[in-house]
Amino acid sequence: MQPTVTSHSCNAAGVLQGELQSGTRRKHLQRSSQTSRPPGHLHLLDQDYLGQAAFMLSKVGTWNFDIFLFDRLTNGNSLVTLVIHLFNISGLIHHFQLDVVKLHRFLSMVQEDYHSQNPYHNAIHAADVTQAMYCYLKEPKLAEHLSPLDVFLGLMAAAAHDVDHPGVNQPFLIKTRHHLASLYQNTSVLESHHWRSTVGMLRESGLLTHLPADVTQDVEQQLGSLILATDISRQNEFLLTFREHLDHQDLDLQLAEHRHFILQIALKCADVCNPCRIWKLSRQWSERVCEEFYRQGDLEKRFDLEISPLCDQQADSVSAIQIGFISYIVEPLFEEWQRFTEPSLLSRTMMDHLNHNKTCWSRIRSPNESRGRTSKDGKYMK
Ligand SMILES: Nc1ncnc2c1ncn2[C@@H]1O[C@@H]2COP(=O)(O)O[C@H]2[C@H]1O
Ligand SMILES: [Zn+2]
Repeated sequence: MQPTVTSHSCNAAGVLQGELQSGTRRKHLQRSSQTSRPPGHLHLLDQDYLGQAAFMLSKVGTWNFDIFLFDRLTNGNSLVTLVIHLFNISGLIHHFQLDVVKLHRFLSMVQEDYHSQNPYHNAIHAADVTQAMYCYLKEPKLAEHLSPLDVFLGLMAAAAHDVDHPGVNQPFLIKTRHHLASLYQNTSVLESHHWRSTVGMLRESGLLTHLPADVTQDVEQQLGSLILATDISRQNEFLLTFREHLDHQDLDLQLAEHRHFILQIALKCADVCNPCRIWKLSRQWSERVCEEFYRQGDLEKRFDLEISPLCDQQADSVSAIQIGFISYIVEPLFEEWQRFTEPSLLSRTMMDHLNHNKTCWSRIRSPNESRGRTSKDGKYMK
């Protein structure tokens, strides 16, 4: 459907270009005046916090890992701390002879370019997705086939997949004529921006300059293909291909092409896995994502634009949005992922949490509440 563009939307575009400016240029200016130590206050208890964070890292492969607690313990540096640790224990620093200072610099740039004022699309979400991705890469069905490059790409893509997200969705950028929408011709606008920003930061950090040019080029392309796969509007395309492979049992993980496809699916699972987390964590993600939707709805109201699906706080309750999201996006994807893992202990655990959380949301939801909005064919419409 073509979004309505009113004269207000042009005003909105002007205001929003400012409010939703790409963080990259703004932050690069800030960055030049900063030392390599992340901002924050020193507390007497810092050592205690870091000790607890280190203890949490010793359990980084467990599914009930509390990323919110980890972020507090690391003073808002969950993404940098987590990814350096994962690179280390996965042997990537050694294998690719990475310069740790450059790695730290690259990850700090990525972390900084997430918008901390977004309730959902912020660096904690990126850290959460990366932790989930790590768990998936360790799945017995997958782990033995993965090369160091696959693991490197999987973790990097997860860490950077939403970088500089403005906290509004693609239809909003299109209808307010945001410059990113015209730059990427209204197609995978956000994902293209996340990818190109990542490539910019990779080059600026010099992290890969010691590797042959063809390797660097391959890394940049594969990162693009992984990050672009997180475009939720391409969900059915990936799900159908995945189902077909599983039905025909023709996935051969010796083939780089098939491994890449599974990395795309794993990243997509990691991106929407929050309803599969324990209730205490899952609920927080649900509230955060809906808060972000409602903020977009409030902006749309302010500028007399049509309120996007799921963004109307008066009509779309958190519980209804969750039940719709679980039913149309998460369950179908994780059912196939469970089939792929044959099923693993982790897959079963995730499905148990998913069922439990769905039941919790159904109980919260009052009988006369409106349903989460879906299109005629049942497609989730965010
Ligand atoms: N718990 C959730 N409830 C509703 N939508 C969600 C939830 N988690 C993730 N999403 C949506 O799934 C999308 C995945 O891609 P995005 O990060 O672009 O934006 C995400 C949200 O729009
Ligand atoms: Zn995401």
